Amino acid sequence: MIEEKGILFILSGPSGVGKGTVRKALFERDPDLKYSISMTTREKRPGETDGIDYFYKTQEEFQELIKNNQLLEYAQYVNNYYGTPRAYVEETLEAGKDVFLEIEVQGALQVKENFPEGVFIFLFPPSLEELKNRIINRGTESSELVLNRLKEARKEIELMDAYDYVVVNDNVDHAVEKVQAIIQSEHLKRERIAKQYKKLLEAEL
Ligand SMILES: Nc1nc2c(ncn2[C@@H]2O[C@H](COP(=O)(O)OP(=O)(O)O)[C@@H](O)[C@H]2O)c(=O)[nH]1
Ligand SMILES: Nc1ncnc2c1ncn2[C@@H]1O[C@H](COP(=O)(O)OP(=O)(O)O)[C@@H](O)[C@H]1O
Repeated sequence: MIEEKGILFILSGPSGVGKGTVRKALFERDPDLKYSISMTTREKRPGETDGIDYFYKTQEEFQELIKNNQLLEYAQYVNNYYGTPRAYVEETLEAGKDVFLEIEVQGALQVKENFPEGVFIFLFPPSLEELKNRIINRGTESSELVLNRLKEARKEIELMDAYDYVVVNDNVDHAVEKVQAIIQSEHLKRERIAKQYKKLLEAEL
């Protein structure tokens, strides 16, 4: 019997493209998915909750997590650290549940080294102009931080080739449907491979 592990899905894309919005809408439709809540040193925004949006850590606490190898990946992004808790991801996948990460590109590339079998999805804006409008309209960043995020966006888009899928977030419902289709087809693909493997094993006996 082949053990059925969960699939690791990684959603990245430039700040403001709509990752959080698409992820939340996806989770409303797909309650079986497990979201890995990240650790960050960034300040909590109004409306965010510790343990729901992020686990908020001090610089010292974050350095301890790195030192103790408790992070699957981490990256510095616009002067703050962000990282994925290793134990949660590994244990949840082992339990046969799919895990969903929403992280920036540097971290996603680190995950690819450890989990090449992960499914990497890049959320793309309809245009850079629209991306800028979304960051400004969200109203959570000062104009300097908006500029920093747009600079990062250009760098992130250059690394898009490393991803398995690109989804344009023109409309939230469309984007969610496309991500759901990816999840479904990855499951079918793995089921097919597992069946072929089983046949091969039986033929050898
Ligand atoms: N590498 C990495 N990036 C993360 C993690 N959690 C969040 N991020 C990314 O860090 C960036 C900044 O996140 P945030 O400050 O919440 O800003 P926002 O995405 O603009 O709302 C985004 O691209 C997130 O996807 C993580 O655990 N690891
Ligand atoms: N398809 C979309 N069309 C229009 N606005 C969107 C769309 N997706 C997200 N937004 C808006 O863009 C802003 C940034 O979205 P958010 O999910 O916070 O992005 P990210 O997590 O990638 O930084 C929010 O104000 C959100 O409501």
